Amino acid sequence: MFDGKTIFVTGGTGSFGNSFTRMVLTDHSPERVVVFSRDEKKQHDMRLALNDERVSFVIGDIRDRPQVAYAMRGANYVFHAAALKQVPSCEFFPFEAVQTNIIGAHNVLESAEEVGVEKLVVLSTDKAVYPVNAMGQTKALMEKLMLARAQSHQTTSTTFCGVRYGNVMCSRGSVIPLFIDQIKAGKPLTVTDPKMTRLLLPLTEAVKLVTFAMEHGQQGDVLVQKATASTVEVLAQALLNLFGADNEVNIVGVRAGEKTHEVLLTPEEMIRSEEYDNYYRVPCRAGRNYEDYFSRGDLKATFIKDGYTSENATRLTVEDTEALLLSLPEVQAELKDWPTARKLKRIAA
Ligand SMILES: O=c1ccn([C@@H]2O[C@H](COP(=O)(O)OP(=O)(O)O[C@H]3O[C@H](CO)[C@H](O)[C@H](O)[C@H]3O)[C@@H](O)[C@H]2O)c(=O)[nH]1
Repeated sequence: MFDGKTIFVTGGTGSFGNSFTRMVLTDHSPERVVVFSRDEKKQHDMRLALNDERVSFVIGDIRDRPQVAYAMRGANYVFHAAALKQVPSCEFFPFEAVQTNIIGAHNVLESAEEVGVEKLVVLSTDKAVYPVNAMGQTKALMEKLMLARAQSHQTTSTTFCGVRYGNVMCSRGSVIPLFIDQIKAGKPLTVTDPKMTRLLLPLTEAVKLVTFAMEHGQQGDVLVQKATASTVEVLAQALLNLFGADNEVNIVGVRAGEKTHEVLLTPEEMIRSEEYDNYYRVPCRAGRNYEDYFSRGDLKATFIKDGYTSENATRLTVEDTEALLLSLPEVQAELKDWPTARKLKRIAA
């Protein structure tokens, strides 16, 4: 579906944008990929690394509505990945999160409609479900903006949909690179709560989910990929095993703004969802029906108690987690010259 098309990616220099752009250029023949982001250094580095004339780099901030609309002219498909996504910075500067994650998203959605984009996918997170921090709360409102626009589809020719996913493994500043640094420095591993769970997704799987949403998502859909979960204890043990290390483990306790388990779908969303092999599709409520909010209910919703969470998703054992970690190029690179690396030899063999 991307052949001959112009694709516009907000936050295009981030981990998702980078990986997605590479995939599109390798597996498809787009007319143009527009990478829209704020940081000229990251754009410079990405331009040199890709060295591909089909990619255009546009400096801009999604808070700047005229610049977004200007840059988006001619785009067929939009992927909205730009966001403030660090929990602490959003807690300390919540209005910055409002401006980027809510007002910025509004600018992107409105511009897409205005310039006649065919389809737009917004990227959300499990932290937007029952959100406890400003990052999740602003992402939840971003989802609502997408849904409200989709519900007014009598007046729009653009299809709006979204995805939610859990923790992207090895993303910048996340726990896997942190534990690896601690192992390599011979320091204790700082485990928050050993029983805390997270849904772990390799970046390649996140790219697949977003691509699937662009291909199959219907007006107002939220698409969620089935994922496996691990406790922090299991993750730490798997990394220690892979590195053949015996660092101490310090339990430091739950950090501010975090939950013990994450929720990808609420029970109420589960009851309305359609299940596929690898995905759940949550369709949006058609139109603006006040009855759905005042007088018309869904009896089935009374019978379902559980959503889809990192607590009840398929749980990885230490061995499963080792295998998943070993599939990641970032982990392979870290293990390559590590003297006591245990399992890499098995891979090489
Ligand atoms: O030193 C640490 C750091 C983290 N963890 C645990 O490891 C899991 C994953 O932690 P990450 O920091 O990798 O991921 P989070 O789920 O906390 O959220 C991360 O991903 C988010 C995007 O979804 C935001 O970017 C956020 O700022 C970022 O911390 C959590 O259970 C956390 O408690 C530890 O045990 N020890």
